[in-house]
Amino acid sequence: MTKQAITIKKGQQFPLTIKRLGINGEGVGYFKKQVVFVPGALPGEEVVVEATNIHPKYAEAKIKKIRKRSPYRVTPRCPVYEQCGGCQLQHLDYEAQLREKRDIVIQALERHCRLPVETLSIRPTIGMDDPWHYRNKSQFQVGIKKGTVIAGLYGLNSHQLIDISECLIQHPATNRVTNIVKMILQDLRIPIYNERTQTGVVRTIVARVGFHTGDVQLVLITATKDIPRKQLLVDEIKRRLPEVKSIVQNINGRKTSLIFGEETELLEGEEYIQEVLGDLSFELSARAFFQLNPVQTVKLYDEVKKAAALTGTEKVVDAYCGVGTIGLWLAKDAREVRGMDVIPEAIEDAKKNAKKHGFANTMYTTGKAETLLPKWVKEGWKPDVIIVDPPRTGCDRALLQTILRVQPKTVVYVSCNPSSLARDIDVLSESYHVDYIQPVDMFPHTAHVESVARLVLKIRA
Ligand SMILES: C[S@@+](CC[C@H](N)C(=O)[O-])C[C@H]1O[C@@H](n2cnc3c(N)ncnc32)[C@H](O)[C@@H]1O
Repeated sequence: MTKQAITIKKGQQFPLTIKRLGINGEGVGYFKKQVVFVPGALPGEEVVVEATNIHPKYAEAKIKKIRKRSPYRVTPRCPVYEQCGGCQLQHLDYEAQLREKRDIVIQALERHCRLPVETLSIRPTIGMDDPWHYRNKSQFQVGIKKGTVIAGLYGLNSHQLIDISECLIQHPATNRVTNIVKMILQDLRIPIYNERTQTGVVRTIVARVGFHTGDVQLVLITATKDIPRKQLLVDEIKRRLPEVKSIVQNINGRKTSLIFGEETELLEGEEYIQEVLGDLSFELSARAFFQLNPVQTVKLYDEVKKAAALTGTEKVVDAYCGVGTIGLWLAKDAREVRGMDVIPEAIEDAKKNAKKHGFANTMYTTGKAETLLPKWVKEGWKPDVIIVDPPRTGCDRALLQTILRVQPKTVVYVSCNPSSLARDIDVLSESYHVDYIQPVDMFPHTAHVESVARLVLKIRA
């Protein structure tokens, strides 16, 4: 980024050549050496823009005119793409999205890691054969527009609810369930929550489908425990949506952007729905975290398996394990797998999943990775391979220092944020050689990039 003060003024119009995509999928260009972010602009395009927001180190601008179009610009398929904040790259051809996502990883390494990027092997992004309808879960806010119940996402940079009846990245089952529940809420005149006045009942419709089983779980998030005409509502959902195997109410009475509240009640059917990944099946409860794109999750986990290159003799750590899916994917090729996560419910699910599949060589513990790994090492248990899959902020510094001290032969770093991946690789490169980085597209048409980095211990002379 530029070091000079921004002299661009709000409302100023100027021409710009777009050099690359930023981490949020916006076009990035330079006007008199000042960085300008332009949502919707693509690399190689020449545009005329108008500055909309001025920040200390950069400006934001909107497109007024495209003078030279990218050959990879396509017409977005979704009718509400321009208003909805859910996707950022539908206007870019899918193969070009995959190339740009690899480039986002390269840029992050250039910015946050001291290793010369040209010496690193950054592989082409693994994409989807059919990059639509891949999400297994939708979380649509509910509102009222001109007397009609609507459900969808808040608009880009606004708090206006966009009604979405067919989200093209959602599995059709979640769209169908949301649309019919909207109609039922309307027919039965169930009060809809109003955020401004903090009155009404139903806030959010959450629908999750097991891709393999077709079973759907519906969670109605409500502001109050009481739902008027609750039994009628449940009966109507059962009658009109036989695929819904689990109907759950979650109560969230607080004024918060968090979707789920603490209290959950089963209204009808099963507590869990089933999902299958490869040879493993999982029971998903309403609040359990589960990867959102099951098709790509199998490819991601297979990449982790390749990178770990287990021979059956290794002690493996699955750090930030969630419900234990990665560790279970590797367990039959390992001597022992130990996983940890800070969420106790996730660890309970991980234990249940391990038991169900008969993996006696696994151990799951609630706690912080940066606390548990040093504890295990102190007790004499030293891992040969460590998998980390941290949140967007990356690994805690103390965990990286423990890895550098303990020196497992391989570190497999699964990352949902190229910037924190690059920063952490910079630290680990003191003792580790970066064998390769494999980007995987978990969220087509959005700017998210997932990567698997394989790091191997340097041989000391
Ligand atoms: C990206 S998710 C990984 C989920 C899992 N590996 C999977 O593939 O489904 C990150 C996980 O890290 C957990 N977490 C966050 N901070 C942690 C910490 N300091 N130590 C251990 N786990 C942590 C979160 O609860 C979350 O489950």
